Amino acid sequence: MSAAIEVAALHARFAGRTVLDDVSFTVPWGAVTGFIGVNGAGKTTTLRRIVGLDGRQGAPRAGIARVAGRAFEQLVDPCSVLGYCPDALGAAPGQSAAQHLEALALRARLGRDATRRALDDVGLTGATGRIRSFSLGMRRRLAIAGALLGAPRVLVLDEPFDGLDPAGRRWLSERLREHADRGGAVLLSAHALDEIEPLLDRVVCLHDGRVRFEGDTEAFLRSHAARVVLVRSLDQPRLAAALGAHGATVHARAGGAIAVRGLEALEIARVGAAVDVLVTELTPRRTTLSAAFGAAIEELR
Ligand SMILES: Nc1ncnc2c1ncn2[C@@H]1O[C@H](COP(=O)(O)OP(=O)(O)OP(=O)(O)O)[C@@H](O)[C@H]1O
Repeated sequence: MSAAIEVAALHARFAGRTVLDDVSFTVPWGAVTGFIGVNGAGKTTTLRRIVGLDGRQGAPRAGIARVAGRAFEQLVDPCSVLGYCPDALGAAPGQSAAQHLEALALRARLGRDATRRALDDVGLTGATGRIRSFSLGMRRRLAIAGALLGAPRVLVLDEPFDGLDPAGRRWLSERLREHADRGGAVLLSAHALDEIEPLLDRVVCLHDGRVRFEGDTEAFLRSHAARVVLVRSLDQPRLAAALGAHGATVHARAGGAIAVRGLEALEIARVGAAVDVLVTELTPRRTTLSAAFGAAIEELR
């Protein structure tokens, strides 16, 4: 079976500047894949290519993007295969949520049931006002409803957590987890990395229009983690100076602890013993996705 999404050798240029440079990756079934990168890395440009939107006129295009083995234009019933949540809603402000979704459903030859289900799914059944009066979170829910309309197997979501309140974020995480656990595929871009880390099975990291990492989230954390150990001792200044002389980076933390980067816990204990300082606490801190991402970007600079 082909992968849920295959992207191969995508290139894009805007105004003489390369925005995507040989972008290739795959998104498997049954998993949530995070598409991460700094502002302007090229995430939206890539996602739009996957979903067959090349609205940004004049951009020379090259490469292949396939969903469930086919280019978007060749999908027989695209809405049942692929759902897309854009970063901005792009709805007529005078319409209601139901009218907006009905127009999408009509284009996709879906019945009114699909609209009702999608509104219910995202918790907007009671939202009868016009879209212009919607909060940011309601707009985001409506954009997500558009992606869910045809009950597709592949979801491509551009910053879907943006604007959602904590309950909405929890709901979306659970909804996406269920989708992947039922065998579907999710590709989503996001910036609040630590919040979504538990949801992400895989990570594709894009920087300056190039894929710099593709693989399991755990592997990303391992390979880009600058490990930190929280340390207490009976003589912190003396220990800090000795650790510094052994190449570690040391930062003072609230409560008298020091955060040490660049040495393992055992090495720190040995340095302490060598300078006659009794180390009383060594707590390795688990690396967060945002810290690993920061380290990955730092390495690329
Ligand atoms: N229509 C356009 N004309 C000119 N440049 C564009 C156009 N669309 C995108 N770009 C440029 O392409 C680069 C990548 O943009 P893109 O929106 O894909 O990044 P992104 O990773 O999604 O960023 P963000 O996290 O801020 O949403 C940016 O430098 C952007 O300015």
